[in-house]
Amino acid sequence: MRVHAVTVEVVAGPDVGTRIVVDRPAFVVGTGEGADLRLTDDTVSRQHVRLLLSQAGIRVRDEGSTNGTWIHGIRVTDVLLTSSVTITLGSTSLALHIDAATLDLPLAPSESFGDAVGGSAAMRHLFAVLERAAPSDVTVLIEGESGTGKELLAHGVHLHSDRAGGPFVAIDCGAIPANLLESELFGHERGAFTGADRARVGAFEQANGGTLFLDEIGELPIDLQPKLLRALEMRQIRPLGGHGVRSINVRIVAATNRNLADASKRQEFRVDLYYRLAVVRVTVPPLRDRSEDILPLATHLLRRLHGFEEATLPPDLAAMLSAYKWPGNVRELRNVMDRYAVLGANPAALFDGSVPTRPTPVAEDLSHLPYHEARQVALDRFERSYVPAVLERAGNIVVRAAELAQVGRTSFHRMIQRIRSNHIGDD
Ligand SMILES: Nc1ncnc2c1ncn2[C@@H]1O[C@H](COP(=O)(O)OP(=O)(O)OP(=O)(O)O)[C@@H](O)[C@H]1O
Repeated sequence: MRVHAVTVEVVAGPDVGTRIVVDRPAFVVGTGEGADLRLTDDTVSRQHVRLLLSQAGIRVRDEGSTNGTWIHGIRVTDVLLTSSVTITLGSTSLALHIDAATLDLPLAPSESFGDAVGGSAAMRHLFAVLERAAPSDVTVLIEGESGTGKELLAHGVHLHSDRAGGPFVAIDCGAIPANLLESELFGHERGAFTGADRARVGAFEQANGGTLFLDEIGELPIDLQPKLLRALEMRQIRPLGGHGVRSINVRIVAATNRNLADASKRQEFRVDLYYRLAVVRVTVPPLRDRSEDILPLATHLLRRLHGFEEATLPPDLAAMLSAYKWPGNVRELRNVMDRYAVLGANPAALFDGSVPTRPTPVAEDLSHLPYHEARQVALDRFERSYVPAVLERAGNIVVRAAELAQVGRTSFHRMIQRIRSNHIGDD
């Protein structure tokens, strides 16, 4: 994908002079270990603001920071910038230079990876990184909120590797009681502990020749961490109650919804194990950061889960899906589509959280506003219901939707961008 190159320059604050090129679709600025631009200003939050590159410009999204993100004295939560501007976070000011030159972000040509689908730039960038990492045996760490598809992506890594013919074994380190986890992972000999009346093969051995997916790795008890590190480094395990070691040939993919780098700084997670796991580290963006994926994913889930090959989304449901914030990410979207397939279209009954705002009718009284403002509000509302409905009618293909609406593709894209930035700031 060709996007305008964006350079961030610290022009005020303790890190003044620092300059960095934004080289990925999603770029975090903050003081936390995981930030792509790490500042030392203690009035800046750990994950303060997210910069999202797109062909339309750069989107600046405050990540719920304590002191806010400001542009020309106005606090902003989510804006799309199309020209260079200075933003202020705490006592730091950052000049965002949108260069005339363009940058080629590596994007996978495909809009899927294994069973995971996603046409947004952020997902295709992620697919490109995983495609490159998959054929080697390197350990991959997948970070991301719950329900973003980490396990599906881990399975995709397995499918894209030479181990695809071998087993894929998943262990949820957060769901197994700490006293049983060691035996789950490494196995035990008969009589290893009270109740161990027969030997048990652990996940490492079950995954031999294949991939072991360690979910919620951040929950791994601290006393088990050196044992895992040893297994990764020596490629050997020692079952509980056993005397000898056993060789293993396993590729590890781990996932976490915590920031492991920060946890290791707080000494809740061993630093050496973190580096051993994060040879390749990727972060899956939450669904709210890739709203262009919502409708294609919803259609995909509906078709795949329920075998409705031709299923399409009714316009009012499509509008609600687009307007919702998806705290539970793709898992929640899947639940909604499950319910829709069973209950039919009563959109208000489908959602887990609060019912998303229906697009307000254009006819609502706006007479308290000056004419130009009222006209803009009415137009925004109209586009919010019109654009998803046309998109839906066009099977979510933008070129076709633009034809139906009888406007240029660029104008239609602009409308989509507009409703997206409006939706996010709308709570
Ligand atoms: N990109 C995607 N394409 C298709 N389905 C997806 C995608 N992402 C997630 N899903 C579906 O959403 C559900 C949740 O995904 P998954 O279990 O992989 O998330 P997770 O990040 O591992 O969650 P947790 O952190 O809670 O373990 C699954 O049903 C999965 O199939």
